[in-house]
Amino acid sequence: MTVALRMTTIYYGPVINPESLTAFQALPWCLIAVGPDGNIIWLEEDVISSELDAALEQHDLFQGDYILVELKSGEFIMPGFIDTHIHACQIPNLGVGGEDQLLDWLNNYTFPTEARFKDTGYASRAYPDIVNRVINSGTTTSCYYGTLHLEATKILADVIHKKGQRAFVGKCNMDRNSPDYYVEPSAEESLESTEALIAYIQGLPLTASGEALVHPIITPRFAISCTDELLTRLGDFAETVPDIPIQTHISENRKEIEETLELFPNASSYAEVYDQFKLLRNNTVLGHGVYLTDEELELIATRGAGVAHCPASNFNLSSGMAKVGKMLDYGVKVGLGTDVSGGNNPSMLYTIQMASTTSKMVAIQSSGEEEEGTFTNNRLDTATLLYLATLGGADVCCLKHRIGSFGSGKAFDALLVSIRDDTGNPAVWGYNQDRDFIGGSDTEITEKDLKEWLQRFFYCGDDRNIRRVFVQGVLIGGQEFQG
Ligand SMILES: Nc1nc2[nH]cnc2c(=O)[nH]1
Ligand SMILES: [Zn+2]
Repeated sequence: MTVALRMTTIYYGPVINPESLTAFQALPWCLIAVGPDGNIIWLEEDVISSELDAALEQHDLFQGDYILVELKSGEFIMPGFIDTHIHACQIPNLGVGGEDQLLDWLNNYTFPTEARFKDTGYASRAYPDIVNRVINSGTTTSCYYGTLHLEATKILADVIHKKGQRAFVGKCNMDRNSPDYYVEPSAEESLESTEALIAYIQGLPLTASGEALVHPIITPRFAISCTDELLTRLGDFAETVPDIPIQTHISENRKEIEETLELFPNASSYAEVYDQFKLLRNNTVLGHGVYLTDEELELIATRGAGVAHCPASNFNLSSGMAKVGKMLDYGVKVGLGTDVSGGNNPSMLYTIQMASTTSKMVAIQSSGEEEEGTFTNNRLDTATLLYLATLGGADVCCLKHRIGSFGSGKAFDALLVSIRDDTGNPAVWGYNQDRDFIGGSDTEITEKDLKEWLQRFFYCGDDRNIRRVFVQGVLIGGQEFQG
């Protein structure tokens, strides 16, 4: 249940604010004012506690006008994670089947799991737990794939809407190369149910902020599972709704690429298949891109499409290691995706760790080779990983103006993170005699301390450290949420 906000809320304490691929702000004494509509009214970067009241009064805020949330030592606020690629319907299969590669894994494990959602009772039972799990991992915005079923995907949209998460929700379009028990009867019906889902999602009530948080997304599963007729219909339809994004998979696995190019002999590359059907554009989210060629990267950058980098899945299904640095140097928008259950964990923190590992492997393998750009063949540092998990994802979703960082007018989609002892997963490096958490020094938190807190959270944190999850200013999850 979401609760309507009535007052301005002031958050006071350490804040991490992403800025670019190479920089973020670590603000030890930050004030963020969040209005009743869940949007940030203003942000003050450097207010020591003795100046707190004066700073609020300068904004015409006097006691009684606002709720003050003061962070404890060891806590900080950062933007919520944006998962640009997740299959909600695959969470029941988490951890299973990782010995297979993509095409076998789909047939042996994934299609049977997804087929169960034909039963709307099953969907109604499964989706609330699934969405809770995602939210409690700190994901404030998800690009969700549902199954091919219209009714089950409506239920998914309902659940997300009720829980107050921000999301894009699509039903898979797939009318060939799938088992008899899990395939759409025709291209025509596939498009019809897509249009019905879009109408349904667009008809959901607006939130207290007057804004829609759940959006539709056109979801051709991947080229192999769509006939030319279906891709033609989807491309023609997409042209009539330019603001509705598109998501699909691309160049994930060698066998998949081979099969795709056989099925579409008129295209010179995988990316060109989507381009030929008018499905490659500025709001297209392409999952994986492990084997994209230079020409494809150029095409994708020219179209303004984004890539969802799914490192955990790329390891788990032995797909390969995506060259994220190279994508960035080509000017391609990149975000991170868990790709559950190709990925074996719905946590974006885990995905950050896998993205770091992937980039280190790429750097190790290419050591000695000439560097071609800022990021190519280099490991991704904390600033870049933070960007990919937040602002980069927002860019891929075309929501950079609303989410991914903090600033006046943007939505307060945020995490309250704690690395304190009492989380059960502390980052302990010192206690005073009362066993209070101390970071750096007893009294002062420095920018350097805060950067280290973020690193501790990123590289050894988990859900236990995610205490509160806010979307559009509303508390919707985290360890301290009693929903
Ligand atoms: N990882 C992954 N790749 C796909 N390609 C087509 N469908 C899927 C899927 O469900 N997961
Ligand atoms: Zn996927």
